[in-house]
Amino acid sequence: MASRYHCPSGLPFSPAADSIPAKAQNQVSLRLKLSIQDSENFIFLPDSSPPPATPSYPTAANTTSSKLAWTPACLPHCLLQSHRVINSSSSYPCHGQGHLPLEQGGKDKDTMKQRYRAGALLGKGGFGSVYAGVRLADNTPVAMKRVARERISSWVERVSPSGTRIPMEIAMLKKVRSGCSAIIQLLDWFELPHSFVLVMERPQPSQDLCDFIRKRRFLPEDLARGIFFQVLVAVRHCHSRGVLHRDIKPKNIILNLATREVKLIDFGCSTLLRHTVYTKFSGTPLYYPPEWFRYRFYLGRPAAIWSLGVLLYEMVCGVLPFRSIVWIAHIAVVPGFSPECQHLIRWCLSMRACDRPSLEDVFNHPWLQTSPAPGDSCPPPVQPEPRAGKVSQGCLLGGVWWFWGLGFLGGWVFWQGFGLLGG
Ligand SMILES: Nc1ncnc2c1ncn2[C@@H]1O[C@H](COP(=O)(O)OP(=O)(O)OP(=O)(O)O)[C@@H](O)[C@H]1O
Repeated sequence: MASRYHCPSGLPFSPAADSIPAKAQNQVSLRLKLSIQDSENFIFLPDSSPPPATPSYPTAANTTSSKLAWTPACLPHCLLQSHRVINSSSSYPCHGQGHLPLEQGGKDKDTMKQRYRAGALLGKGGFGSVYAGVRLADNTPVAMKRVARERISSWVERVSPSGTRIPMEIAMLKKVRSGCSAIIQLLDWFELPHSFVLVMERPQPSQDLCDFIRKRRFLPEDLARGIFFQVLVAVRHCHSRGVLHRDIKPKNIILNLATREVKLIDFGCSTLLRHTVYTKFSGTPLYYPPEWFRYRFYLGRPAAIWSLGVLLYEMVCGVLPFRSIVWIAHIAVVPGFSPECQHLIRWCLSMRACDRPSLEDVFNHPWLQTSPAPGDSCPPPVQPEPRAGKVSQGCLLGGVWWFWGLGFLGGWVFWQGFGLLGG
């Protein structure tokens, strides 16, 4: 079992140990409050004892892999295979485009131009610009990420051949390459005078999870489960290779719209995974755990679980659980939210790092073992209502009311007149 972090028993407030309402009502709210007194007792003790008690649902300690029987419609075949060996192996078969040969990086701009052709801008982030490209040898679609040297804050010394240093992002992508189809593959990289260019596989047709969610407002639980599971597989692979991603969020997850395969991208904030605390911030603040804001340090694994909790919440609710980095967080849950899903989110979003589940606990959580509802399918994107359509509808309705109103008035006048004449 993965190592866990425990705090002294008897500490007050554990969101994970709170009882969960039997069924989500129209609106279920949970107030999480981290008091200063509680958090002063916050220590980390690597331990292999069972996770904190969760009264409603089984934990990793009493859940076995034999229960992992569901087969979500949206999970690719390769991951269904690996799903069955979830507890017996930490590595997953490599599928997808990862078999493309990985070239050695170099300083030659001409070589890059001979091998690849860059096209339209795919996305622009804080660190680089990503272009849709093509590998000229076989027309393979690639993504070319250009990162300016001055934007790179983390480097590693290159052992060979020239002894120069390379960006941490390239080093980490090399560490996680192959062995997991849910992680984007680095195919090639180039060192230019003022920048580095990373050539990665580009799934087609694809969309980042942020846009995917936004277009549908929120995702049904079964669809979210399939995506979340693949992200878990990717994170576990990273950890097994000693890599901490540090920026797990929908924008950094690419979804193949044809196969529903997920790819974890953007290792720009990643670093080596270690058991000791990190004291440097890297990533997106809204996905960072509370211990960072309180103490300015965090542990890699519990911080990853926190960001996974935020991700899951965002998928099923369509909004972030926390509007800003505050100590009192109001988690409002959308209607129809299953108690299992609520429990998993609340467990991952435990304010104290020691209360959060391990990755294995998350894999073994009942919500991830729930079978998809029959006929589950991906909802189509929601088309925003055109303003003109709304106006004309309004006009039409208004016209109908005027028509009836005038008719009624005319009738009344006629009736009155008739009555007067008759009288
Ligand atoms: N391999 C890829 N295939 C398809 N699209 C991609 C790929 N890599 C990146 N993108 C697109 O480009 C966008 C930016 O990429 P990336 O997150 O790697 O850049 P960044 O500068 O590190 O961004 P940030 O500032 O958010 O960390 C992504 O959100 C995604 O839409």
